[in-house]
Amino acid sequence: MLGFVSCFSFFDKVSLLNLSYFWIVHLKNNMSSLDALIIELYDKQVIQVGSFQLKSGITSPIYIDLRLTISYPSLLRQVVSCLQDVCRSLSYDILCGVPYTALPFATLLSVESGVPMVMRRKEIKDYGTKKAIEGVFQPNQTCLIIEDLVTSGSSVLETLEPLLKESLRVKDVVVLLDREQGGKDNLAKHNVRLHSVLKMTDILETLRHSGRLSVEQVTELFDYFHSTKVSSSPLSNSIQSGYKVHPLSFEQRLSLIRNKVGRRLLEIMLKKQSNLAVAAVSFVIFNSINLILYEDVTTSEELLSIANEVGPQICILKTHMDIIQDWTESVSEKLVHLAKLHHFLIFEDRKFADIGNTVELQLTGGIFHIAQWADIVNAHIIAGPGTIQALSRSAEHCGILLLAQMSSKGNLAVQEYTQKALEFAQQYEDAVFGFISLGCIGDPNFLYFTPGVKLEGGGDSLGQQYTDPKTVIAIQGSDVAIVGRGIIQSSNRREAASTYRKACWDAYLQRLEEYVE
Ligand SMILES: O=c1ccn([C@@H]2O[C@H](COP(=O)(O)O)[C@@H](O)[C@H]2O)c(=O)[nH]1
Repeated sequence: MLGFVSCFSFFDKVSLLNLSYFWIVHLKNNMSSLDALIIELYDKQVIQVGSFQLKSGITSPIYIDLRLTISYPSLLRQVVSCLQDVCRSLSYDILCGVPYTALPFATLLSVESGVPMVMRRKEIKDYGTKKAIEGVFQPNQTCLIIEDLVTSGSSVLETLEPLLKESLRVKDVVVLLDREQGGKDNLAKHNVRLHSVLKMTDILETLRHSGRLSVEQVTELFDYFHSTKVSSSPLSNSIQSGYKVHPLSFEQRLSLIRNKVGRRLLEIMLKKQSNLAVAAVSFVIFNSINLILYEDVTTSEELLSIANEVGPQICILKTHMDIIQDWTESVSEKLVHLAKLHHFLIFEDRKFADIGNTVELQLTGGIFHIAQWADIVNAHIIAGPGTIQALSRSAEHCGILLLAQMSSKGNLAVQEYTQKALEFAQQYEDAVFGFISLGCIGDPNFLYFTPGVKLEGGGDSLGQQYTDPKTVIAIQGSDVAIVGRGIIQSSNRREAASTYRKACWDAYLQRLEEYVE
């Protein structure tokens, strides 16, 4: 019996040993390279649990110091190989590491993959080239940002800004660890997708499974991460809501604008030294007992006479064909003739805003046949991308502007709306070449057209708000000022147009000068 028992217990011990061996092998085989990386990071004290103050000011019960990875070459190799796995699915021409911790990661990725790298300077030298981005690159190349860790995303945005200023495109960021505290959403607002090798949730789960952290510790950490979201820094807010004046000249922008109408416009602007668009707007003057005293630009004769008067000074004539009482096809023919004569483009300010199917008919049909004579049309983004698809499909020769912001009091085209307009434009860059906006909203590959411009500022009784040309062009970074009543109501439109042309062009030159060292 004993023999049997001892024999059984011997058998039992052997089987237990076999079983635990089986499980160790099983666990080892099934432990993913990511689990192995997490455990290695924890064991090397790259991941620490305690109470720490982060760059964003918040206190965190966990601290991750990925700078330490450079002291462990095999760990560094593991990190880079995991980053490489994520990068493989993306398309890009160059790499840029966020200084400093991600610099060795980006360098090794570059060496490993043969993709060139650029480097962002944290401090711009006040001698020599004063470059913010070092390395060899071409405008319009796609740059992939590499980062070690993202909390709010503000460090990535600090690198994004100078890359965009250099006319590089940035669509993606690859990060080793996303702390899942709002960084992904903050970056998405800037049209940048965050791809992470590890998420904080993965780390906590692996550390619990491997017995490195207790269930209680992990529960507490989970609660912390779920309740703490960090908004992006003031810098990113300024990117989001402020004007992003860039240093590029109109000559330089010629190679960035994909739409041919946009490029043609730039050529006209350069040749005529004019970034002035005149809006052929109607206006009515009432007398003291509300009787119409004077009314203008409601007949085709007035419209054509304005085109002729201001034509030599402008790059664009902006029309509202639906306020002309006697519109016929011959009006559009005469308008096109004047546009050729004076070398300007015709922008029909129809502000399309319906579903694609209707927009197609509005553009090509009715009595106006806009597609036959307009060079430029514009659209609200409220109905989604179908509006843009319809416009580009039914009038390939027309360039499209999207309304990203408006000049009138209380309008709803604010932050997220503006951002969405930018995203739409970037999606349809062959057709869309610019925005109606109050200034530059960030991407030098588009042109910015600002209405509500008057030398003396002020406003009207229906909510229009005027800004002077210098503020709009030199400070807010707009490219073309749209002036309506500032010129149309003048007793000498030729002279007024000439004054505005000079003021707008000087403001553009001033903007350029501010970037010249
Ligand atoms: O946000 C916007 C969008 C369009 N406009 C148009 O621009 C002109 C401005 O005319 P002014 O006489 O200079 O006020 C006009 O055609 C508007 O329809 C805008 O003002 N604001």
